[in-house]
Amino acid sequence: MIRFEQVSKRYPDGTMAVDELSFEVGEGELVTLVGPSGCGKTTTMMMVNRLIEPTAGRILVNGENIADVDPVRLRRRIGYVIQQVGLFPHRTVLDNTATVPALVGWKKAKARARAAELLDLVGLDPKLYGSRYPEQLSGGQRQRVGVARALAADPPVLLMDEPFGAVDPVVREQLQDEFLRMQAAVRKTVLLVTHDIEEAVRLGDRIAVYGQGRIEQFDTPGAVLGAPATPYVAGFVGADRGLKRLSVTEILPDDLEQPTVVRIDEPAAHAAARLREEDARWGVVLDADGDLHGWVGIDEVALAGEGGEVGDLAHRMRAWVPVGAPLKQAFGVMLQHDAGWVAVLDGARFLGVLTPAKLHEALRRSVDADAQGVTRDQVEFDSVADA
Ligand SMILES: Nc1ncnc2c1ncn2[C@@H]1O[C@H](COP(=O)(O)OP(=O)(O)OP(=O)(O)O)[C@@H](O)[C@H]1O
Repeated sequence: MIRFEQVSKRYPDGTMAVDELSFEVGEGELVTLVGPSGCGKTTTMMMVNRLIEPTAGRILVNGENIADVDPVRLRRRIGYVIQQVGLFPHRTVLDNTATVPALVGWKKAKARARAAELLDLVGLDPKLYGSRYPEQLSGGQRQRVGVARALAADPPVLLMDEPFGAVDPVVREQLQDEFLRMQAAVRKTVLLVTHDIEEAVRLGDRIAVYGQGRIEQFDTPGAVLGAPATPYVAGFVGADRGLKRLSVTEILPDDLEQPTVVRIDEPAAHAAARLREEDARWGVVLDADGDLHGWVGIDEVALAGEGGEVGDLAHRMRAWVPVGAPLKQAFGVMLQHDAGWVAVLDGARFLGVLTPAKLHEALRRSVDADAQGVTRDQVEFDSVADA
């Protein structure tokens, strides 16, 4: 969808900002460009919408050499989100969002209807926020309007330059999550610039790690973290790449432990006997469909006496995550609830629990998988135990 062929940019003062760059971003793919300040990320991005012209090589968008496309026409097909958002202060949020459709000649009502739809998509209620002015929004909300505006004319390509840079870390994570959800629905071809490796890893289908003016490694987040191509990349991703990997490693059903399960309508005495038999201090309480109801401790069922039922004694399970969530989320939930494990659910259905030991094992397996160039379920279990 976006293809760089030996593209260079030398500024008039002689600075070689980008040096013979070749890479490709597939349709619907999100590629993050990451690297230290001044390495040429923004220059790369701005050549795609011809805000900067390359001095050598060519760039194709959808098979077309963009040097042959009128820049104004080109930019209508390419959404652009920048850190300073650049909203018009004297226009409402709705009109700001409708800017591009209005520019390309949509009728006002249609442009506004589209704008309302997009505000909704980025998590802003158009009824509540549409009539506000930018200064009446928080930084994070302004950033969302910036994203909505970039999407308004439904461009197939989106360029984002440090889009979440101006907000605090908590809001940033929220915006990243929302953006990923949105991207899963709209599947734009996205080039996103960031200097934050954590963000690059979290958002990118693939990451281009920049050195001075060139790409040092172009690969999936797992591969960049697991097998840095050069010492430079290793240094850039940092010594704590195991930690970073937590945010890109998904929980799989195979990672889970199966604790003792008791049924919601099971007599308490019966459940107590079984927990004792299996030497378990607690059991997971499920209903007849296998959906999670909660958990119960052995002492509680043991003391319940005749006629007591598990369902009456169960506690709500607060520590749970959906299957497929990153290990980091499971770890966060464990800490938040001061729990020794988290339940993993598929919808409401209980799949098993993730314990710290299992979490560590999943992490090890993901490192080994990358080192061996195989998927995680192909890694021999022994290599995990030996590690
Ligand atoms: N108009 C210009 N004239 C001369 N040199 C420039 C110009 N714009 C950028 N540069 C230089 O080109 C190099 C790459 O800049 P660029 O803005 O692309 O880097 P970046 O990776 O996006 O950095 P940052 O993360 O700080 O924005 C830098 O050395 C910069 O000083």
